[in-house]
Amino acid sequence: MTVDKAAAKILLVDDDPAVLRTFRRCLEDDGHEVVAVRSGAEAEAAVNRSIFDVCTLDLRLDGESGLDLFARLRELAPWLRVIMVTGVSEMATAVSVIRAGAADYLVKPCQPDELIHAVRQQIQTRRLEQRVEALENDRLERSDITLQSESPVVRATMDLAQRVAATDATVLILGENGTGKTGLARRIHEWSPRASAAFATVSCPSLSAELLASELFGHVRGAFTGATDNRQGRVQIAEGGTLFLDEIGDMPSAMQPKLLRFLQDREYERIGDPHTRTANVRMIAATNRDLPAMVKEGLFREDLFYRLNVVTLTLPALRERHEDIVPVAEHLLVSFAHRYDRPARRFSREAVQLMLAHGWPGNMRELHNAVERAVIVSGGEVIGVEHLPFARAERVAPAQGLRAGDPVSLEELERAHIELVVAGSSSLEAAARLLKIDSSTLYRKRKLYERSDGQRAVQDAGAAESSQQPTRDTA
Ligand SMILES: Nc1ncnc2c1ncn2[C@@H]1O[C@H](COP(=O)(O)OP(=O)(O)OP(=O)(O)O)[C@@H](O)[C@H]1O
Repeated sequence: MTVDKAAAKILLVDDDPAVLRTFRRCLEDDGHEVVAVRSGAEAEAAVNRSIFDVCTLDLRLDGESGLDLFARLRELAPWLRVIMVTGVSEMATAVSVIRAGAADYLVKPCQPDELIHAVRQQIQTRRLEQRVEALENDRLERSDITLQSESPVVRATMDLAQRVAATDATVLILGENGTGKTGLARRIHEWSPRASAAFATVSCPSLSAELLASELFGHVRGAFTGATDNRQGRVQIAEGGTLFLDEIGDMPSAMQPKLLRFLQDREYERIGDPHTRTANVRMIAATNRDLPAMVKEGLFREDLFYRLNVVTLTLPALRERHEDIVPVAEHLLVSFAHRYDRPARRFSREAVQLMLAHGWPGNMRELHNAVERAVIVSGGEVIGVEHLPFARAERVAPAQGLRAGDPVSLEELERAHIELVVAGSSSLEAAARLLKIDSSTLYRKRKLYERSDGQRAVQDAGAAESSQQPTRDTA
């Protein structure tokens, strides 16, 4: 079975330390990152702190029901693949647990092979689910993006992007978070003669230097602990196509010389394989960081910067392309109304004024999310100020104003804290170091926040509908 084991994170819940020790050893030897806990409270805290792929859960925990804990974990992390661990006498319960949504069960005492096989199977399912979700998100996102712009600066950028797409030149896309850098990289690929081959992305801050090297170039079985299969890298997946390095400014410095060599010669070795390979890929990189300043501070290699900086495209912040706010919002309104089958048709005058007055620190992403939410929560044809999230956020205390001791959940406080630390840090890596969590966890948590904002909007819409209150037309 070929499974991407590198990033799998497993939670073990059992009150028997001997079982935890054995399971941990087996699964770590198989290359997984393992966290072992002995109680429900610890399990909940762990799931709140990190994103796990698979959990093994003892049905009979000391003084508490594994079944109840299972239900709570499902609520906290619906994606978690839970394998219930039962005794022989509990087979009937095992069946009901599976019916309740557990992914699988193991009967104690179980052999290492059984455990490894069951966990690998769940990782594979989880990876497939993630892939399907990513493809679906991709498809939907593409229909939202409009390349029309009233801004002369953006038009010039798009013209240059189209011209450079026809060549194999390396492109560096600069812009604040959420300005549309990833979307533009995809378009360049689609406009290029490489369009029929793959567009592969590597997100630099989500990985350590070692994992990033493996993600980019691949590895052979036995190359390092956990490398139990040969694995092709993104460079191979992108063969004939385009490789997109997102957030290149956050690339670990240990990785920079390897990337430089690859950019110069298009040559690389898979980890653990002395054979030198040549790749035919077009490189696009993006960052929200000030690379020249990082070069001056010695944080980014100068030679790498010049290799990347062959053609630079800069996407302005949304506040600098003021003339686009309303046309893009209207385009998104039509797109979301169609997707969610909602009656929204236009914005009220006040809503337009509020959108024009807003600073849009999250740029296109913020506009995209704001309109999506507004379309979902508004029950009528007109979207008013009351449907715009920042109008509400400015009336109540903003999330980042939360303080320890405020009457909010730990999760909300954690999110506010994370957002503040990220905003004040020079990079995601620096923020992760300060928060004492690994950068991949931080990266995934931020993606999760984006997802949960979307889900909350859907729930708000459900609540709005069930209360059946007529929507005020403020036009
Ligand atoms: N022109 C556009 N029209 C509508 N929506 C857009 C546009 N450009 C970007 N978006 C939306 O904004 C969001 C962010 O876009 P994208 O991921 O390309 O930005 P980014 O600059 O790469 O962000 P980050 O720096 O955080 O990686 C996406 O949801 C995308 O659909």
